[in-house]
Amino acid sequence: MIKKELCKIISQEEIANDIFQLTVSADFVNEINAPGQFVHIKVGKGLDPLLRRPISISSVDKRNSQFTMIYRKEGKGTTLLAEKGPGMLLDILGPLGNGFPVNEVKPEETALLVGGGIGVPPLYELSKQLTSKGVKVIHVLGFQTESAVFYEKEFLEYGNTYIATVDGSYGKKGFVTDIIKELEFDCLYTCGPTPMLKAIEKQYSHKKVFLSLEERMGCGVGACFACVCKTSNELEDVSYKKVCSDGPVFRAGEVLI
Ligand SMILES: Cc1cc2nc3c(=O)[nH]c(=O)nc-3n(C[C@H](O)[C@H](O)[C@H](O)COP(=O)(O)OP(=O)(O)OC[C@H]3O[C@@H](n4cnc5c(N)ncnc54)[C@H](O)[C@@H]3O)c2cc1C
Ligand code: FES
Repeated sequence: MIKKELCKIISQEEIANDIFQLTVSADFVNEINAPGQFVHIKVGKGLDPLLRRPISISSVDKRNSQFTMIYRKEGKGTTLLAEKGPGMLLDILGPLGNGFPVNEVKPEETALLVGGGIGVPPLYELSKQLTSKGVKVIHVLGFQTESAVFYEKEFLEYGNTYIATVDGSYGKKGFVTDIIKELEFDCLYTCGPTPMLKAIEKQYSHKKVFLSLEERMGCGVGACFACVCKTSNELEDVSYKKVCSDGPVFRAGEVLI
């Protein structure tokens, strides 16, 4: 069930250039049922900014009723969020959306997890859950440059981890798509910029692929239609899915990206 809660900030730390790791305590952690779900955060006090900001859940600690998010300080909302510190309260709506289906891959099979930039965080909880089921996991993570790289050590704990940077300052120079060409897998899960998702969808139309989409959001709960995208099997009638409540994770080919 979706809840709105005032969550206490446990810690907030800058883990790479303009990349923040934020841990909060929340009663609704028990409602989180899949990696890749997200929350909607009210970052300001009054009506400015009016809209909540969607941020993915990157790891869950049910025993201590806490969860962690990782976000990039970008515009007004995330800049306000980065100013908050331990002990402060954050108005959070969650958990939202449908996450990655972990049962699509069997124990002993191989899952390839491909993340780009700020699409990397939800793959961390996914990797933890897949490896605990006995699935072999390979990570391919892409960033702009060395100062933006985060969580390499954390992902390495769960499986092979390849890093690509666009400028070649760390790992392999280029895009994640250059690395994944050489890898074998049974199921691919990905989250990141739309051009990356499109390239992966095209490259692996014959494989089992799940994509997490980002769309601008209003309500986050399926009521305002701000986040709709077209389904790909339209005949004469146009049909739509809502990224916030039908997604953000879709099977490749289910919606037009
Ligand atoms: C399901 C989902 C999960 C996300 N998870 C993460 C995450 O884990 N870490 C992270 O850093 N970012 C994540 N994002 C993107 C994040 O929501 C935006 O970067 C953030 O809202 C920007 O807010 P801002 O005020 O700093 O920027 P501004 O550009 O000032 O925001 C202005 C408005 O645009 C909207 N907006 C801007 N960029 C985006 C975007 N890419 N997607 C959706 N709305 C946008 C904001 O919500 C706001 O309403 C996620 C987005 C979605 C939809
Ligand atoms: S954000 Fe309102 S319907 Fe998706």
